[in-house]
Amino acid sequence: MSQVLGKPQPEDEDDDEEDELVGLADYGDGPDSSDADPDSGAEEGVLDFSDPFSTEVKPRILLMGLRRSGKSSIQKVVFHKMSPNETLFLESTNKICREDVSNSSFVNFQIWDFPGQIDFFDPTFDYEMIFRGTGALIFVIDSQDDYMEALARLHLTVTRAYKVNTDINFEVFIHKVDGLSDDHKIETQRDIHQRANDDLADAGLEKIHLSFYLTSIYDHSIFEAFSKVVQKLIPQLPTLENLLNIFISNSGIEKAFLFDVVSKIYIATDSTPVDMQTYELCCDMIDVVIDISCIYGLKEDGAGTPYDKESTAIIKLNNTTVLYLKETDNCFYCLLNVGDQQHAS
Ligand SMILES: Nc1nc2c(ncn2[C@@H]2O[C@H](COP(=O)(O)OP(=O)(O)OP(=O)(O)O)[C@@H](O)[C@H]2O)c(=O)[nH]1
Repeated sequence: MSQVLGKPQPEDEDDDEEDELVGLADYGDGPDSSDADPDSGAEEGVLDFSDPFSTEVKPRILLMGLRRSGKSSIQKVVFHKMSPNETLFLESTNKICREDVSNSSFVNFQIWDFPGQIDFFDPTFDYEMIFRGTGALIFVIDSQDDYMEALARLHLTVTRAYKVNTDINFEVFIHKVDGLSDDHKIETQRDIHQRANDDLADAGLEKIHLSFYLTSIYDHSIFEAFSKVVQKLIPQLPTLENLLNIFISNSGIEKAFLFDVVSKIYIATDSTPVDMQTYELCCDMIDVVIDISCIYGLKEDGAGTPYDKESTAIIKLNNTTVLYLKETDNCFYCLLNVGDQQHAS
């Protein structure tokens, strides 16, 4: 929907941010990797691995996996509103790219996108420093490909990371499942789950917990999975859930989400189960509201922000569902799905 109605403000900001993507160690052997322009300013972004103070203290989310597994596409679709089809034209990443995601006090972390062919034995790759500050390691496996090599790489990565930092959340995205039938999806997940855990058990590391998600950039599954990864890094999550529980039990509202509207990640929801359709409806509503706000919410000279703390939207569907969107704190919106129209009045 965002493509139809025009680009929302956050995307413009993201374009700027993209320039800030930082190249770290260079693992590329193609032309891009070696022809760094000294005047390009890229040097500014190069982190010195030997300097432990050169990174900010923000939870770090690493995107790892074999080449072409879909790491950059996930980052672009979730955080840059890139349409899934555009990812077909993404070039292979040959440097570690770091991006700050600071949409609010809750959504405040760094994403590091790694090249597929990363070599743990390369002396320029200071994996100890990288894993030490890591909150979550997302390992992306292309489910449409033969995944044996990916499983071996997953095992190597997880065991290395765990040695350095036992607190990392290990998240495995079984990705590109849009190409699989429902039965095949379940079978693939079971097989990957079994093999990955068997490998860990054989190494005497059964205490390492891996979480598995079926994902695709062509539907909302990638946003849902990323939401769960981010939620685990938010220490206030139980309090937020509790507040939302109190809220729904006192308002007649069916389901409440606390969203980061920029990425459509939900930071928290009440403890009733999340129904994918409701989540998708809420995401679609965010797209509609932001797009319309970008068209009508700015002053005539284009000044101001399209949505602010005054922003509110109510959408009534013809099946008696009412969706209510309200900003609660800067970038945060509380999105509520009311089951009965009478409650909305
Ligand atoms: N069908 C399908 N294709 C996808 C999905 N995600 C990514 N792709 C495609 O997979 C290809 C590789 O995606 P990239 O994001 O460049 O992969 P990468 O892991 O960053 O690759 P490297 O930079 O080489 O490590 C692209 O053609 C994407 O369009 C998905 O969910 N479904």
